[in-house]
Amino acid sequence: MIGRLNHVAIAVSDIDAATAVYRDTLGAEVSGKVAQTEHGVTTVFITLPNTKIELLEPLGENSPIARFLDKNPAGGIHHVCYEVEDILAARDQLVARGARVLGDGEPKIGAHGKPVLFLHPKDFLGTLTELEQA
Ligand SMILES: CC[C@@H](C(=O)O)C(=O)SCCNC(=O)CCNC(=O)[C@H](O)C(C)(C)COP(=O)(O)OP(=O)(O)OC[C@H]1O[C@@H](n2cnc3c(N)ncnc32)[C@H](O)[C@@H]1OP(=O)(O)O
Ligand SMILES: [Co+2]
Repeated sequence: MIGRLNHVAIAVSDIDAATAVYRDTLGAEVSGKVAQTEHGVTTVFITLPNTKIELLEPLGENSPIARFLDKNPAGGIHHVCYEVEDILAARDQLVARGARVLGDGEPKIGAHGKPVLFLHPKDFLGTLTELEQA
């Protein structure tokens, strides 16, 4: 069902400082900052030859990454994102196999303008898993 690794997301408390680490220390190509108001995060994408890194900083009072950063104040890997051909078919198969889809179960438009869904970390080896329609 799953295809390419679209991105690995890292939650950080200071996205400017985190971007500088990737740009200046690691010499990577970094995007500008984008406020993703529907998702309660600000993002920066790092382009690598084979995938992307998504830096996430909390945005607003109800950010879904706030508690994660409370528990991991230095930041840390927050989720992985796999591409799927048909996100509704993937969701329905996963639910039939016992996986929990987060939120209301309906895809939202993600950072790349494509539908995304999140799967509960407890169902995937302690790893929050995002699906993005290819
Ligand atoms: C920019 C758009 C998009 C894209 O296109 O790329 C994005 O990436 S948006 C990214 C931010 N959005 C989301 O993460 C949405 C989905 N996430 C959620 O709904 C919540 O974060 C969550 C997964 C339900 C957790 O919410 P939280 O408030 O932290 O709840 P709990 O503290 O009760 O956590 C329950 C349980 O799960 C463990 N947990 C939480 N987050 C993670 C994580 N990232 N990875 C692994 N495990 C996680 C948490 O520790 C709790 O475990 P126990 O303590 O053992 O109960
Ligand atoms: Co993501």
